[in-house]
Amino acid sequence: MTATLINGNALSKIIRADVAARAAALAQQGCRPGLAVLLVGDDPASAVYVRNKIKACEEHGLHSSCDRYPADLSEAELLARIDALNRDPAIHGILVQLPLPAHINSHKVIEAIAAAKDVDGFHIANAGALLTGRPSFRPCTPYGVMMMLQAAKIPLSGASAVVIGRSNIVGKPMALLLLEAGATVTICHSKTRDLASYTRAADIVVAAAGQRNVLRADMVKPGATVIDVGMNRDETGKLCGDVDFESVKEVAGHITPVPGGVGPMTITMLLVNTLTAAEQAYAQRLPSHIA
Ligand SMILES: Nc1nc(=O)c2c([nH]1)NC[C@@H]1CN(c3ccc(C(=O)N[C@@H](CCC(=O)O)C(=O)O)cc3)C=[N+]21
Repeated sequence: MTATLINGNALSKIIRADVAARAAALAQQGCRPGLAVLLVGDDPASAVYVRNKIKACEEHGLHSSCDRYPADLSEAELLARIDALNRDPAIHGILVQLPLPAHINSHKVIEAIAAAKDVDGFHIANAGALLTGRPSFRPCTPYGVMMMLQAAKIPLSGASAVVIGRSNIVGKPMALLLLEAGATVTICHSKTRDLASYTRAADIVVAAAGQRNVLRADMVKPGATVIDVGMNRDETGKLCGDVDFESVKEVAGHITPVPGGVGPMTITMLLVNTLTAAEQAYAQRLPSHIA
């Protein structure tokens, strides 16, 4: 058996065309959607992701700004910049690229972002809204995964889903979104005993452990849907996910590739969230739009 590929680039193209149309309609009314990205330090992977985000904004009619700061930027300086962006009427979304250097408290930084501009969906107010079933901004990676499952027409209600990974950014919100869709969800992680006993019983496995080959063919139920959130490098420096793609694709019913799977969808949903933030700001005629 060979799995059907769920292509994140192709799905992104469709959703991004809609984003561009919405951005153009809003711009026509005098409101250009704007995203501010803050990058601290010189992690090369972060630089690539940030560049991709800025490029995607430019290509779809969103205004963007990118501040790059040295790794020794103080927490106070970062908080001051966020405060200014919170009050900047041209900015509807604020993204602080993670991870931050160790001397900066990332929780404090995320909580400093105005919830209405938290297009990452990481702020406690947005995380709490998701937990209590009134989601506002959904975290971009799990949101993108949900769009891929929907596009591939994977039944979720009553399905058994396993999420590998318990991060605030992916694992936990992923589990909540699957739960919201009616799946029976199990969260596995680095302390889980006998991971395979969970994954083998699952209709859907989302691998977000940040570890290569965390999911191998003998751990997958034939016909299951396998979503790979991983972004790792192999011995030769080639980008690869958390899933042993070559073997798992012979067992799974659907599978996402790396690259070209969840990564581009993450950026797509960031554009969607930024558009939504701008539309909501415009609808509420915040002071910036009254003029
Ligand atoms: N505040 C914050 N928000 C994030 O959304 C966020 C973050 N911090 N920190 C890091 C992770 C990672 N992330 C990715 C986005 C796009 C690709 C992406 O475009 N991947 C391409 C390949 C990129 C390449 O060639 O390296 C692909 O999978 O096809 C990957 C990873 C967003 N993150």
